[in-house]
Amino acid sequence: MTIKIGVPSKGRLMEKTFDWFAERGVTLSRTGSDREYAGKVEGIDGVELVLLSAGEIPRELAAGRIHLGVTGQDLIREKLSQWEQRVEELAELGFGQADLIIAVPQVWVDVDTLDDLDAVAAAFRAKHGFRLRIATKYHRLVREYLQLHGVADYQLVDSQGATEGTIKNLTAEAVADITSSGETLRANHLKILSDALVLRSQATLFRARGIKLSSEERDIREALLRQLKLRG
Ligand SMILES: Nc1ncnc2c1ncn2[C@@H]1O[C@H](COP(=O)(O)OP(=O)(O)OP(=O)(O)O)[C@@H](O)[C@H]1O
Ligand SMILES: O=P(O)(O)OC[C@H]1O[C@H](OP(=O)(O)OP(=O)(O)O)[C@H](O)[C@@H]1O
Repeated sequence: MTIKIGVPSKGRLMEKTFDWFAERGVTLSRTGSDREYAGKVEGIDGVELVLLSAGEIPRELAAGRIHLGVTGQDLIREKLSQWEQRVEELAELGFGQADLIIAVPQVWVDVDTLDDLDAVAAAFRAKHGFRLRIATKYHRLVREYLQLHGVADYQLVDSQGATEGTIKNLTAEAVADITSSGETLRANHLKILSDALVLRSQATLFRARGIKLSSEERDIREALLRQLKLRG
């Protein structure tokens, strides 16, 4: 009987997650070679480490294949419909901060707000015969946000990486992506619309809801959460 915890398998998110757990007496580590995705947990019994892509952790939690998982709030909200029914946020971890924003070219001097974008979008369609394109991998979150703010005359185009480059490449007129330092936006001559902060995100520890656990598994999970100081 084990409790499975899913953690990003590489990069800053993995390292900072390992540090966060280590500060609370639970040692997570990768085992084997640099390229082997195997891990171990020390400092508590019955907990198994599963190394996964950050983007897959929401689905694995929702499917109950992992019981706890660390990933960005943006990925949970984007990938899981009605996410609050499927996972619970246990703790924001204080790293991996990123803002999901909508940005347009700096040379669009008259466009600073979503209302401006809406006006430009209508004119764009009249002129070009197709809708203004917004490149993103956050389809659900961007669609919901624009609907809420009354912007309708656009289309989303999928971009799974290097999204800020799509404008230069003429595959989109605007982007919706995460930004942290703002350097990628600046380097690509883009500006954030003043009222287009879609979501503030950071790395967070989540618990899968609605999974049947044995009493032994429940005890292990509660012991882990006590060790992490998330339970009294
Ligand atoms: N520049 C950044 N600064 C801080 N956090 C970031 C940054 N870029 C991405 N993140 C956050 O890190 C998390 C993982 O992002 P992303 O899916 O891009 O990671 P990845 O390493 O490319 O993962 P994958 O293995 O799924 O490709 C997201 O929650 C995102 O908000
Ligand atoms: O504001 P900044 O500090 O410049 O960070 C923002 C960049 O970081 C992320 O990209 P990532 O490096 O994950 O690569 P990606 O383009 O493949 O998503 C994001 O998609 C932005 O491009």
